[in-house]
Parts: sequence; C-alpha cells; structure tokens
Amino acid sequence: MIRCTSITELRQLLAEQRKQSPDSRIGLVPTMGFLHEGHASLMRRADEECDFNVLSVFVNPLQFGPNEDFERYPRDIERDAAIAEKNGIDILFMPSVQEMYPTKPLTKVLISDVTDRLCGASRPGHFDGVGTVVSKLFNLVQPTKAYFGMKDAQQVAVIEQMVHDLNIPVQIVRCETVREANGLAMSSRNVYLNEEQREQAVVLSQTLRDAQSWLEETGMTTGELTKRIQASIEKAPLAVIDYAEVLIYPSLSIIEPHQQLSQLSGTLIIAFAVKFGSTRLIDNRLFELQGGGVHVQNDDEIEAAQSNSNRGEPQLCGQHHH
Ligand SMILES: Nc1ncnc2c1ncn2[C@@H]1O[C@H](COP(=O)(O)OP(=O)(O)OP(=O)(O)O)[C@@H](O)[C@H]1O
Ligand SMILES: CC(C)(CO)[C@@H](O)C(=O)[O-]
Ligand code: BAL
Repeated sequence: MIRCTSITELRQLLAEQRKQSPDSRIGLVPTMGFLHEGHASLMRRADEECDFNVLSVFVNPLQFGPNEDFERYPRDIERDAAIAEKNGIDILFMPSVQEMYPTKPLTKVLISDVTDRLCGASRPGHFDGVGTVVSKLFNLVQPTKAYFGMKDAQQVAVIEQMVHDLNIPVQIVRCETVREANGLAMSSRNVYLNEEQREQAVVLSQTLRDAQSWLEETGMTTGELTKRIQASIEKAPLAVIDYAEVLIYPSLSIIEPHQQLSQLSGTLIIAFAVKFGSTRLIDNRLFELQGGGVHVQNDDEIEAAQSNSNRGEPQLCGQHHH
C-alpha cells in the first residue's frame, strides 16, 4: 500500500496503474478516517469487486457547521493505515486541508430536494460540503465503483442523485450498516460516548427492530408510527431527539401523516438523529412495503432496489407525494 498526501502523486500513481492494466477496475472508498469495522466492510467489498483500490481519509471542513466537531473529530492515521493495508487498499490518500482547498472554493455542488429533510435540515450546508468533496474525489480518482455505507442513507441518496444528474461515470455501491454485537451502528463518533450513554444508545437499533412489528399493525398510519418511534427512543432518559422521520427512500419525500402504511408498496425509510450528551448519533432502516406485509431489506435486495431505482418518480404507490 502506498500512502500519498499529494494530488499530483495520486494522479501519477493512478495513471501508472491504468497504463499497466488499462482494464483495471478502480475502487474508491471515501472516509473521514478513525476507521472501524464499518469502513473495513466497505474496503473488503471494494477489494472483492475491483482490481485497484483507493481509500481516502479526509476530515472535510466544508461539511461541518460552525458549532460542530471538526476540530475534535477523532484522528489516528497510523491505526487507519494498518487497517487499510489489511483490507486490500492499494493507495491511502490522506490530503491536508491545504492540499484539497488551496484557495477558498468558489464552486460548490448543491443537491436540492433530497437534502430538504433529515440531516440536510438539521445540518444546513452539510450536503453541499459532501457533494463538493465527493465530486472532487470522483474527479481525482475517476473510480469505476465507489463504496458508501447505508448508515448514512441520506448521503447515499444525495450522491446517487448527484451522479445521475451530472452523468458522473461511476457506479455507487450501497453497503449494509455494520453494527456492534448489541446492535449499535458503528461510527467513529461512538468514541465520544461515556459508558452510560453507550448503554442507552442501544435504544436506537432496538427501535428499528421493533418498528417492523409496528409497521405490520393493521391501520398503522405514518403519524402514529412516527410517534411510536419517538416514544420508544425517549425511553432512554439521556436521549434527545434531533429528528425521527418516516419517509420514502431514496427520494426522501414525505408521506401524509394519516396515510395507512399497510396500503402502500415501495421502499420506506425510518431514520433518526439522536443526541446523547453532545454526541449526535444517526441510524436508519429500510422497509419494503408490498401493499400490506412488511419486509425488511437485506443486502441483495438493497442492491436490486438500487439498480431498479427510478429517479424523479415517486417510489411508493398509493400515497400523496410532495
Ligand atoms: N457502521 C457502518 N457500517 C457501514 N458503513 C459505515 C458505517 N459507518 C460508517 N460507514 C460508512 O463509511 C463511510 C465513511 O464514513 P465516516 O468516515 O463518516 O464514518 P462514520 O463512522 O460514519 O463517522 P461519523 O461518526 O462521522 O458518522 C461512509 O460511506 C459511511 O456511510
Ligand atoms: C463521504 C465523506 C467521506 C465525504 O467527506 C463523508 O461524508 C463520510 O465519511 O461519510
Ligand atoms: N458520515 C457522515 C459525515 C459527517 O457526519 O460529517
């Protein structure tokens, strides 16, 4: 594995690889580092599917709000390098902020609609920063495939929309959320949690698990389900809900509160952001509604849905679309 901090060197290395093996499939795994098993699963998937893989580790200031954790975001590049090497990465690209933004960028990639709700609403400007840096990474690496985790389901929807709208020649691969044994979704930010907060944070995955049977209840409406989800999270005394919503995926459009969910078919997402102390955690789950009867998507189905996804059109039948 080669470590590289310069854009010029990255381009040279990739040009050499393409010259040696013109048909090589290039994989890109964009991260902010402080790697864990969730990231490792993305790298392994890239290693399985591609011939030459780039991992980027860059804490992107553009996607952090003024009162967010840019300065204190956990960093450990030596540990990251060891994990990357073990998981089949060929180039570890770890540029400085100066290298990525030598001058203040006057060009930004703004993705609308799909950013209106969830993290897009609670972190204004966040997805402009994500869209901009991911476009830069796509231009630098020109990957065949790029790997993103469904823990950040809205990010996946945003990147897929951007790739579609701008005809970026890359295939986005959705990767399943990796969880701790107790169900907590792995996140670099989990290190901020103290023991009590960590224990209570299991309420998030428990709620997503319980939601399946709530969805199956006859007459359950979007509004009632949302309330049930909120009440379940609030059983943890330290939990402070930022948002908890039930939406259509991947358009992230809303479903009327009085809509009976048993009548719908299509993909629904339950997504929330919850604070434990100053640490904000996100989690979500997709459900496939088949006009009655709920089905939780597994990895293969997430992929199938992705290749069939019909952008610009409502993803669910029998609901009011906004
Ligand atoms: N538990 C996980 N399972 C699968 N993919 C994940 C998981 N956590 C993060 N990823 C994915 O890894 C990529 C890089 O994410 P990032 O570096 O922000 O990690 P993170 O642990 O989610 O950190 P953060 O605390 O900032 O959310 C993203 O595509 C993200 O969705
Ligand atoms: C995709 C990403 C690396 C862009 O900075 C970041 O948003 C992340 O880690 O999910
Ligand atoms: N994983 C999303 C990156 C962020 O929280 O800024």
